Amino acid sequence: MRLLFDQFMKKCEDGSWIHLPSYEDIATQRSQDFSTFIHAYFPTASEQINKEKLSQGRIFTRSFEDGLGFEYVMFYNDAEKRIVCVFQGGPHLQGMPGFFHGGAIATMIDATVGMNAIVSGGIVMTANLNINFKRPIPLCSIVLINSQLDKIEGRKLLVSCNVQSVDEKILYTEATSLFIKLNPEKEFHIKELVLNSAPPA
Ligand SMILES: CCCCCCCCCCCCCCCC(=O)SCCNC(=O)CCNC(=O)[C@H](O)C(C)(C)COP(=O)(O)OP(=O)(O)OC[C@H]1O[C@@H](n2cnc3c(N)ncnc32)[C@H](O)[C@@H]1OP(=O)(O)O
Repeated sequence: MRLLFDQFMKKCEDGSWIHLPSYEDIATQRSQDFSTFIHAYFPTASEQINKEKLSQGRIFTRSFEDGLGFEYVMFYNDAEKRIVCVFQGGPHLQGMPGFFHGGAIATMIDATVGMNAIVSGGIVMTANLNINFKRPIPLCSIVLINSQLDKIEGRKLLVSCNVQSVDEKILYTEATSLFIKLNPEKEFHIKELVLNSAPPA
């Protein structure tokens, strides 16, 4: 994992790739704008949120103890509109004995294609996610999630992805997704997102 991280960090040196900040490092004000906008878009649903519990809210993929759940880092290539996520799931993501749970794989796919859609289109939500599980992924193995923005049609962003072994010899999973932009007039530019974020701890 460390080796792959270093290889991608090297690619970041000429500016072609960007190391995306983790959700926790995204500036608080930015996250606040994001959630204020979402709540305004869904006023009825927003009223039903238990406000006491809201303060305990944590992004799902960052809610496990270190090493047990979702360990990942994402890199974005703006020219190619793609994200590579280096992912090593922990033992608490088990489904069939010795393999990752399909829901855990779907979660990481959604997080990766979702981030690709956010950096390309601003505030979006997943409207559709189609996944073909082609091979089971051994528990605790490291995989690459390769995501690509295919098309923008008005408010719709189409993003596809695959999950491969690090040597790219095994294709584990393929997916296509549709995201709907909630704020067509406002964009979150990736440089703004990164520059306004606190440096990683
Ligand atoms: C900058 C700071 C960042 C800080 C923060 C970072 C956060 C870092 C998070 C990481 C990333 C996580 C990524 C997880 C992302 C989720 O997990 S989101 C959670 C799961 N998704 C949901 O709960 C969404 C539920 N669905 C909905 O709320 C609504 O259906 C939607 C998606 C908002 C769309 O509703 P709407 O805005 O009213 O749009 P609507 O007019 O219905 O549709 C617009 C168009 O899309 C089409 N469409 C809509 N749905 C579909 C569909 N399913 N199939 C085909 N076409 C469709 C419509 O037909 C329409 O087409 P046109 O008529 O315009 O041609």
